Amino acid sequence: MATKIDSKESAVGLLAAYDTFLFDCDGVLWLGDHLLPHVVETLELLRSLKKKVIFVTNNSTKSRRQYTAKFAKFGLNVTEEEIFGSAYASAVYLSTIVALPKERKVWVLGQSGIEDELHQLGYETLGGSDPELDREFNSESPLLNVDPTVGAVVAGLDIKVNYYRLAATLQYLRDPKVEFVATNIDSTYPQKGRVLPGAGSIVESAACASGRQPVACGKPSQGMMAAIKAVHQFDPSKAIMVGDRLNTDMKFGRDGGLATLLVLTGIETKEGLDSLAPNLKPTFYAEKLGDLFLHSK
Ligand SMILES: O=C(O)[C@H](O)[C@H](O)COP(=O)(O)O
Ligand SMILES: [Mg+2]
Repeated sequence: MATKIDSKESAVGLLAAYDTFLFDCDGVLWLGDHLLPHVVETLELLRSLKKKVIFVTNNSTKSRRQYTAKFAKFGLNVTEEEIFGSAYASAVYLSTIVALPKERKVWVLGQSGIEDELHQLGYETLGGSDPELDREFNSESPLLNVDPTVGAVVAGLDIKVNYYRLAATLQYLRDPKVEFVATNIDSTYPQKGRVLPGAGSIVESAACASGRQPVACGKPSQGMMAAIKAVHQFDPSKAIMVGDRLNTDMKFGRDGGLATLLVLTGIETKEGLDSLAPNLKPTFYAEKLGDLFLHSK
């Protein structure tokens, strides 16, 4: 049974049991540009208790560098080393696991976060935020001609997704020698008062058209966990993953041997939590992250 964080005893007990806190972002810290209640106080409390805090987001629209600016806008002092995004994980996967030579270009179906992380690792990108792809579709356009130096496709969340972007992505994926990488698999993501199509919904379109399945680099991939552990040493038995989604955040924490805290400010509901098999239940749950601060006083 998941323990609810709704009393001083439960909040103080959780704070005492873990020294490393991994946080999902969308649906836990914020909903788009809306910071969730008491997030600042909760993070300040953890810092004052000398806990290690790490932010692990599947949202690939921003690079780690761009996320530091978003955190700062909310008054949160977070360093690039504390942030792990799926755009970063995808760029690291191409560079270290695939060992894609830096002379090969990468076609991006996604936003500037992916482009920025790839550029920082020395890759030239095509597609992505190129405004030429916002034009009215024309099947005879040279925009659909493939550049033979492209060695990989990286697909993620793209709020400007359109037929041109999907059609051009397909031209690259028709070549089986071109790697197919997805930043993450989230079917949806939460915004204030709405649930919107996530990266997984866009990736699935490219997968369906090409008949190929990508390697997905964000949560729950343990490749993402390895990337975090390469920078931050921590004992998994004293670490907890906080998230709003079961098949990404909670699975990521569970598979990594961490405790898990599900918050109900994003994708999952109490009804969904109640219907889970015992082995899939999180260790803890809370109405919101801020309850950890509110009940610890
Ligand atoms: O890519 C997506 O579908 C969304 O950005 C998703 O919300 C991931 O963000 P996270 O909850 O991991 O911060
Ligand atoms: Mg989330």
